[in-house]
Amino acid sequence: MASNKHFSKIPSNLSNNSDANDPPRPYVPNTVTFARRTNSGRYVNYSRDDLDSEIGSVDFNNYTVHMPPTPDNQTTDPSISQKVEEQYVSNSMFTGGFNSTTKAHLMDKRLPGGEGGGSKMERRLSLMKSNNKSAMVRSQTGDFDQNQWLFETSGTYGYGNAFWTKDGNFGSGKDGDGDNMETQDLMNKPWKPLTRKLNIPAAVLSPYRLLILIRVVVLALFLSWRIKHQNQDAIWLWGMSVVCELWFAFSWLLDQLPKLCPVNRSTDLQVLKENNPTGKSDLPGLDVFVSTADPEKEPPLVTANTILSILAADYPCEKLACYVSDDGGALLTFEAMAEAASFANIWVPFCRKHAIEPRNPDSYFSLKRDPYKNKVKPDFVKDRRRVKREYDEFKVRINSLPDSIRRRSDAYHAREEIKAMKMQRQNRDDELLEPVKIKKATDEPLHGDSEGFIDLNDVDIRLPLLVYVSREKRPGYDHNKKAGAMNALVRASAVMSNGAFILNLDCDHYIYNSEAMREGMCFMMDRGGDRLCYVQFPQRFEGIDPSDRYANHNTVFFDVNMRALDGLMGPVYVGTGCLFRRIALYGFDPPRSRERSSGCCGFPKKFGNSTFLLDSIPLLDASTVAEAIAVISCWYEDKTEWGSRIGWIYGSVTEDVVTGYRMHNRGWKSVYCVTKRDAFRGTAPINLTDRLHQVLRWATGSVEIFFSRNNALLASPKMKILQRIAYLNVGIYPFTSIFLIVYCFLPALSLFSGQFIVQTLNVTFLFWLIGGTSAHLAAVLQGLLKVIAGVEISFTLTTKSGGDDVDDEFADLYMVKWTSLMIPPITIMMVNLIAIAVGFSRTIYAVVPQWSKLIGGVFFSFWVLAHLYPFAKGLMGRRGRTPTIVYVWAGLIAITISLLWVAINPPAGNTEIGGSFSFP
Ligand SMILES: O=c1ccn([C@@H]2O[C@H](COP(=O)(O)OP(=O)(O)O[C@H]3O[C@H](CO)[C@@H](O)[C@H](O)[C@H]3O)[C@@H](O)[C@H]2O)c(=O)[nH]1
Ligand SMILES: [Mn+2]
Repeated sequence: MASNKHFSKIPSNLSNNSDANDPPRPYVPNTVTFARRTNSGRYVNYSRDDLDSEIGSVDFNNYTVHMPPTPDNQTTDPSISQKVEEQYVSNSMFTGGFNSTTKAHLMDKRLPGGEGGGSKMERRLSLMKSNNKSAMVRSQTGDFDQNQWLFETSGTYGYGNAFWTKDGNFGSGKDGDGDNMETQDLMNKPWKPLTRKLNIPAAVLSPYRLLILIRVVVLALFLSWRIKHQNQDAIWLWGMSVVCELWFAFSWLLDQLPKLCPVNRSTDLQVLKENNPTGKSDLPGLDVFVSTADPEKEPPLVTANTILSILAADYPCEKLACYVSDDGGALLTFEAMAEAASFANIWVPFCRKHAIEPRNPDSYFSLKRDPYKNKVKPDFVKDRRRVKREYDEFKVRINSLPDSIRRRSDAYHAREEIKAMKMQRQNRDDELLEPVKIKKATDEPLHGDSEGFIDLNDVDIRLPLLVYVSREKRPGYDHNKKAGAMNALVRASAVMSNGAFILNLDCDHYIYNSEAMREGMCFMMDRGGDRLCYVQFPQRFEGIDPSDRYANHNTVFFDVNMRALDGLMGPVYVGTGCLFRRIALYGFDPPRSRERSSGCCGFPKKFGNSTFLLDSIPLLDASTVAEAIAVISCWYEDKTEWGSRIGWIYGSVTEDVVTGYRMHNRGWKSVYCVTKRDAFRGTAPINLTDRLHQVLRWATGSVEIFFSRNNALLASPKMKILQRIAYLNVGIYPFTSIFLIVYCFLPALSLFSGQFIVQTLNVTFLFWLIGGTSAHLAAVLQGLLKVIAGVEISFTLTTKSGGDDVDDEFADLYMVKWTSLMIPPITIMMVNLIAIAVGFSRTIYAVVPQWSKLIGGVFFSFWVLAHLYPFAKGLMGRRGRTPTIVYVWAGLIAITISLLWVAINPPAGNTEIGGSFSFP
């Protein structure tokens, strides 16, 4: 059942099966409030105060769990009603100002007009008042002012698209009340670009292109030679090999062509700061999405560290929201997130106070370099020591979660059975829900005090919003893997914080450079940046073996291919470390695009029926948690365009490539942002099996794309030709495997059949080879000798044919007279033969050390002799004396050298099995 799916990684005794009509009750420490929203919209609270005895030491902050009724209200089905549809966690600290004993309620904070409504809400409401409704009307005709999307507040956001109105002039954006002064100031300043495109210098690029050209020409010549010179004796062998070679050439071309115009880019964070004179909330809203799916394969400690790095990032905290998607629906992950939220209270101010990098505690505390470098505040040592200890305790708490969850569950079970008897008429109601006085979150920094844990007098202690989301999954509904999870987050975040931008990270990819988000924003906010659908950052990895045996770094891809695509329409989306523009995910066309899509009608049909969600699209309406819950239910997407046109696109296990492709196909551009200090870092599979499975999944995804409507051959005219080729290559590369397999078997096939892929080697070619390695080489040497040492070059008189042999006028043809010019070609031949023989004997020795003594010796003597025979024959002349003596000698020399070679270099690892090596 679905419930098993949700709790698949949690011991089964965790789900309370004793009371079928009660909603599920996850077990969390005492200060946590559980609530269920009834059908009438009321909240029923479950206080777990009585469960705290054994975990009294755990200092949880308040958070609230909302468990909605099952979406289709099938509450009579016990198996479904036991399921936790989704859980929301909002740590009260995130909006700042709650004290730790307050029982706060997420709904209370977020409902319009609710006591202590968050600052964001108020802003949005005031915005709604000051904005005319026409914006919304415009949006529903599919043609709205995209600039409105960017900003929730009336603040100023610098130059670039933030200020470009439709006429291309500076404007104060929307409701320019009160901020016109700053806008005016900015307008008077000269325009400074936020980003720069650095073209690769011609000195590098021209030879690079020339090389490609040369290779194309050589390739064409080679292929035409191969096609013209068929092996009539074995057409099948020739045919197979030529087809393979043609495919290799084709796939090489697909790979090369998009690389013709690589670019580099840089950003100017200083300009971004200058453009934000108030220096606080002047960046657009940003929602960070983190996906996790399985607490066993993706340890909650890793995810928790990622979350901490996000919460501590250098971005205005009232503009930042972090959404965790838990596709495993695991209580373990859920509680680990709650622990992380709690630890963030210490960690985030510490990072801000001392400018810590990286802001992932695990990475920070295991840094090899000197932690005191550039640290000037006198209390750094003390603070660091304290935070380190706190972190260690945090880690232990996370590690003990599986156990403590189990214990709490058992205790709960016992208690619940007793209670069930006497509490039939129980009606725990709204008493616990009375709104509490909460200090309002503000736009102003909230400074800490010096009394607490560390001195936070000058440090902003507010934290960004953190939301835990576990979407509903149910048999019969395709959950569409990561893409489905991301789309649930797109909707949930739309009704909660509705950031104009979305940063997507896998749970193991943390923020390594706390300014990374700002770097990305530079591109989005620069002039013309409104045509960017996303900014992709390179994936960088930690913990890979130094030799990178399985190419986990994907260096060529991330440092060559992606930079090259950046010179076309932009890099592909690679699934993590990508900053999206929300409206691009909504399937809109880029601004100023000529053909508008006919997307004017049927908004609800595309986006689903949530009016809150629809209203959030023009960014002008309020949001509620209840709505967020509705939009992540499994049926929400039925008969909508989620996954087909909107959001992450379904239908491929590499949802990333398809999602990016669709945007490029609409004419959006993307940008590759390589920061000096890595923006994000993640982990990669280092064992061969996991790596192969990963490569397999990517290749499968490509094949899925190839056989779908997302095949680049069917791309729209808006896609540039080279970009199209790049996407075609992404879809086609796995097919090379077929040709590779065939080609790898060709040597064996030719040995079995005694045929070769070509009939003969051209005589001209052979003479060219002999001449090239003998006479020409000697000529170079002689010439050099003359120039350097003044050695005169002698004139060797060419022998004139006497033609005295009446029987055979070509008798001379076969006559080989010894000359030192033959030394190089003969050496080449000998060395190659010996190398083959040695290699062969070493292989045999490695496999069957005992037998090889005999077999190896005999076999390779013959091997060498067989190859020497034609040579010896040629050397002695066709009608010369018997060459026996020559090849006996040559054979003996070869064997002696081989023996010496093997004796000096016994094959590794076999010395014990084979003993000392000696031929019979
Ligand atoms: O049903 C699912 C399956 C996966 N995920 C998440 O998707 C991410 C990527 O999965 P992972 O197993 O780590 O795949 P990788 O091969 O390491 O990831 C790369 O390739 C994937 C496409 O195959 C992209 O989705 C990733 O973003 C990209 O980093 C992880 O955060 C998972 O938690 C879900 O949320 N739900
Ligand atoms: Mn991964």
